[in-house]
Amino acid sequence: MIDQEVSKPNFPIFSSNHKWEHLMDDKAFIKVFLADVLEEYIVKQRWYGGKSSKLKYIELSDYFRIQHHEEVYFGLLLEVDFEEAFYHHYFLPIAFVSDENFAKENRILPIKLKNQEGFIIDAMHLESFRKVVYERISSALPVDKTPVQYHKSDSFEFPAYESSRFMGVEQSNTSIIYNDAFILKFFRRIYADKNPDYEMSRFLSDIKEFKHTPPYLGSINIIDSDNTNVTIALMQKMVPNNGDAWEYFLKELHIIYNNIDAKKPAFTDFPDINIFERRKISELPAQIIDLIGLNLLNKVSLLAQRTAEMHIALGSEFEETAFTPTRFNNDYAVWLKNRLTYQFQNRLNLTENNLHHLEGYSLELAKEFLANKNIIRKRLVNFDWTKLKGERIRIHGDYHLGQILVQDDDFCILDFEGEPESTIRDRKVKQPPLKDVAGLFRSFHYAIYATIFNHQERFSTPQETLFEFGELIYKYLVAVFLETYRDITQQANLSIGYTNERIYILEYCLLEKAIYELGYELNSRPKWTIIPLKGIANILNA
Ligand SMILES: Nc1ncnc2c1ncn2[C@@H]1O[C@H](COP(=O)(O)OP(=O)(O)O)[C@@H](O)[C@H]1O
Ligand SMILES: O=P(O)(O)O[C@H]1O[C@H](CO)[C@@H](O[C@H]2O[C@H](CO)[C@@H](O)[C@H](O)[C@H]2O)[C@H](O)[C@H]1O
Repeated sequence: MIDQEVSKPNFPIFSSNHKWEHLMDDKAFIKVFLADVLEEYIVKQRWYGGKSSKLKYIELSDYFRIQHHEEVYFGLLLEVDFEEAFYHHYFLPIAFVSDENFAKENRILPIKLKNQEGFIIDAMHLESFRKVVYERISSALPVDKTPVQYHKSDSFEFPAYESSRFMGVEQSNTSIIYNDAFILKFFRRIYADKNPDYEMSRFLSDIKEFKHTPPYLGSINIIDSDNTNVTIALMQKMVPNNGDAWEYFLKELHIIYNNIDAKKPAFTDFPDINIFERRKISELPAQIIDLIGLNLLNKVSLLAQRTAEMHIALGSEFEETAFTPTRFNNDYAVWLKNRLTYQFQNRLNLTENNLHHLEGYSLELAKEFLANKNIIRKRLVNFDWTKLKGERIRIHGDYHLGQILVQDDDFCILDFEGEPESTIRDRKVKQPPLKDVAGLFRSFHYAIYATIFNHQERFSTPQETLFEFGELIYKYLVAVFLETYRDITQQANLSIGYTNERIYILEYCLLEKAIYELGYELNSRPKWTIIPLKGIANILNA
């Protein structure tokens, strides 16, 4: 179960003359708690996003009470400042327990209060806290004007509380499952704004009735001391599923590659296609259908349909300005170029500093990336918006196969929080919907190369041939996706641009995404660095 890495703190018992309800008034406690206790506690948490930086100090930005009769919990909004001159905000709800059986694994601090002794723990580990939160959301009034705003969807009647437990999956926030039917995601890293996951979930499912994302049920937003709306939790229906689309693609691609390796077909027997050409499945050459399989091709087409429907819903708003479509302009171009040149410079530095960790083909590709720096930079800054006629809309922003659940014969799209590295404002900038499409194409490419690199020792086919097949499969998956996606967006009058414009945007966004991924992999999974490096090389050589 998540968070179990956190356990017994090393701190001696802390004494306070205050009762728990008034502990936040004890300045000596706050000082020790922030400086000594939390500095040690927070860095060990799975949800702490500052692991590659140096923590300078923690401040209490704000706190609020969650109270139910005698039970009092505090929701802490913590500001973590780093030596590298930036900060993060985190949400940590705390509870006091006097019975040590309730604080076996997740103690933050042993404490002696005016009237009793016990432990401060992360309140999410306490069922009574989880129950209070459930009851607050399920009985929320339509308009809540208090600083802690609970909200519930009009279209749903909550049953009584029955149970709650941690979801226990690898994730960057903390999700609780209620009654085996609803998921409440507590955002751990929070922002001085509404979280896009909450905004998009409520907009898509409650307002636009888009069926391929989990139904929005409720949320908690805090109005902080600066009068800013800060989202701390989002509740959705738990959707039945057969795992995510990433696992599904890996499984299908492994079957394809096992067949290639066993039958050793001649690569030259397969008709080639240009990247970004569109193809109906019914028009594909028989050899390609045999190679990829009708099942996966149909799945890709359905994924294109759901993606198009999501973009149509996101592009269909004409009142709520956060969602109204807009056009390309100079402000957007300046914003984009600034952001990407900064990110690109960061990737060059990271690559240079990590060259000694790379070897073989990965090292070769990294050197090629560095040697091509002027060409890449030029491509990024040459973004020319003047010829672009399509629309910009709110998009998913971090769209990849891992964000999509497979549901028997359909898909469900999750996690609209946006790209983790971007600021909260940047995540809300309207972008061409093809940026999401490019994100997914990168994911297809990732899945193909993950299959090759993960199994290459067992394949007897030369690596060059595996790559040739990989590129061919990629181009046909892209072709099938684009055919359906273009058809459906066109029928709904969502303007994604004329053919050359679409190709221009896709090429630009693919390069942008692969550069982003290079940094993500160097920081998080260095062994995977070869995949975005190969992606960048192929994009440049296309
Ligand atoms: N509504 C849901 N129904 C079923 N499973 C879900 C739902 N929401 C999330 N999950 C599962 O939890 C995982 C993590 O959820 P996600 O929203 O991506 O969390 P995080 O933002 O913390 O990474 C997902 O990959 C999925 O497997
Ligand atoms: O944690 P998030 O889901 O917000 O996204 C981050 O982690 C992703 C990996 O889990 C990373 O995605 C990259 O790897 C995927 C395979 O694991 C691949 O399907 C994606 O195409 C690729 O971008 C994502 O970039 C990162 O933001």
